[in-house]
Amino acid sequence: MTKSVDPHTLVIFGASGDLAQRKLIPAVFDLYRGGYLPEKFALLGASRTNMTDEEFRDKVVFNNEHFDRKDCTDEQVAAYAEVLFYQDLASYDGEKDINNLGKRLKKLDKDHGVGSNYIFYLSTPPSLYSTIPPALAKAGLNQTKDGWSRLIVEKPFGYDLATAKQLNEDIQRYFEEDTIYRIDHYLGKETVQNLLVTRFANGFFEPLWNRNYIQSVQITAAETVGVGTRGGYYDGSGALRDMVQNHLLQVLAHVAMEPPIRADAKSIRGEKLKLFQSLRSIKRADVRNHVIRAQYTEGRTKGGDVVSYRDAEGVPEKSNTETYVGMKFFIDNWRWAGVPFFVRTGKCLPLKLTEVVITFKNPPQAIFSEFDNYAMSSDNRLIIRIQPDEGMALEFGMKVPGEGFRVKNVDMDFFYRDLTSNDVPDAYTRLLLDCMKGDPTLYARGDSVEAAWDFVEPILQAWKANEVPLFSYPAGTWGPLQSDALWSGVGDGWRNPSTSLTEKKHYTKL
Ligand SMILES: NC(=O)C1=CN([C@@H]2O[C@H](COP(=O)(O)OP(=O)(O)OC[C@H]3O[C@@H](n4cnc5c(N)ncnc54)[C@H](OP(=O)(O)O)[C@@H]3O)[C@@H](O)[C@H]2O)C=CC1
Ligand SMILES: O=C1O[C@H](COP(=O)(O)O)[C@@H](O)[C@H](O)[C@H]1O
Repeated sequence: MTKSVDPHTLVIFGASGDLAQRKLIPAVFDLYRGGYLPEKFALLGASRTNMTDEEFRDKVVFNNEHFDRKDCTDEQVAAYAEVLFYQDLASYDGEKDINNLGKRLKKLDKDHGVGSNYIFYLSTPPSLYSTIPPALAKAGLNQTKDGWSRLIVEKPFGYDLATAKQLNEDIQRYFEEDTIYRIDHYLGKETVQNLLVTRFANGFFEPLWNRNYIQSVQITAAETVGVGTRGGYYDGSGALRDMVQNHLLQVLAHVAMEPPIRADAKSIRGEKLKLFQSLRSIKRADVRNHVIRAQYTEGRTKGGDVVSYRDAEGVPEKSNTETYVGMKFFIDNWRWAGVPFFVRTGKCLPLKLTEVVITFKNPPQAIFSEFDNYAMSSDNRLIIRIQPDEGMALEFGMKVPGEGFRVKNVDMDFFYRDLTSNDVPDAYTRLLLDCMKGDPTLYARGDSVEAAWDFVEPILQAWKANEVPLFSYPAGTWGPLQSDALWSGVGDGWRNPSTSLTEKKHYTKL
């Protein structure tokens, strides 16, 4: 049964910024026109830029190029704008400012009957994630007498293990864990959620989903874009922090966790924590053999010519920040003992795609191998395409009609678009709705975030101390050749696919 949404006010700190304009305000509009918002609802933008309510509405609705008006009337857009308000602040944590915000919330209740339930969305620079919650608490807005208060925290959640722990501590002092919503937009992707349905709503995957039948698992998140104008932010982060510690470990958890006893927040998040705790820590001395880091040099991608990372806007000339990570690791539990997991992500690769590839073990005896064109022996794969071209393909060998027993690999595929004619909701739309309903299932829990940081910590330390080389790769290629060597002795290789899920596959065979 789906929960309903109480009347409430959504407060967006940093409302004058890029994220609010590009993602948040349009996502709330999707909820509005989909009929998901309660009748009594207000969105209050808050930031230091001086704006009236009308100016805010002009900026984020009427003059917002990211606002999708497809299939909606001007009346709908205008009616949505009416529930948007704006409060300017001299600072985000000043007592006077937050008290004024509190007064404004009371006035919104008085004028529009929205009650005293609040969602506070931290869409500011991360340096403010620790300072806004105590300011809210001082004004009594973290726990209201006759309502609820929830806090959404944007990424990045910490910079390393120590800062993530500190941030948890800073926030949990003022908000109960079950009211803290750490956003990871990959969890809002339908196809990431579908990993759970694929595994746990079907009987036939589960018996095969373990070390007895699976030879390796690989997860790729490839991007064609470089850092663009985000060099200033990205250079302080790098691919490991930006993509692996959060998004890709969350995808991994959906692929590898044990079946939860129920599809609720406690059960699912509990299993994820266990999975993160089972990741075999990569010792600092082993980092060079398990993790490849690299940076793109100039080249050509789908978007045209690309300057090298070090020449990108906002990037220091001698930057050692990685734009590519490829890694191999193990999960120490009964299900996965001995199965290698491979994860890679990179900017300026040939394609934009995220996918999971499960490679199954060979049959115990290759009785058809004497016939010509016998399929490669490791050709049983399940390819789960997270984006784009969302869907799945199962590869297996079939007999070619005619004499003898010639085996050819074929695909059986499913495309997510065949499931429904409805547009797949944007990740932010789904995640915001869940928070409004008070359901944190698709948000990261504090202990899991720390466990994920714990796993990447030795890698960060080895890199910081320059104990391992930083390789390079030309923009528009599948990353450094050294990354292929991670597969040595495993038998498969990185799948470097074409855009279509079912087009001819490419593996970097060793
Ligand atoms: N943009 C994106 O696509 C994504 C962003 N995020 C995260 O979301 C958060 C917001 O991102 P985004 O909107 O891009 O960021 P912005 O840089 O656009 O900042 C948001 C707002 O914060 C205020 N601000 C900026 N710098 C400072 C400062 N030094 N001190 C105080 N206030 C400041 C500004 O408002 P004002 O000056 O009016 O107060 C600004 O409009 C960030 O933490 C980012 O990491 C996460 C995923 C994607
Ligand atoms: O969080 C981030 O994700 C995007 C990639 O997200 P996707 O939904 O387009 O796959 C990445 O480009 C960005 O660097 C990172 O901060």
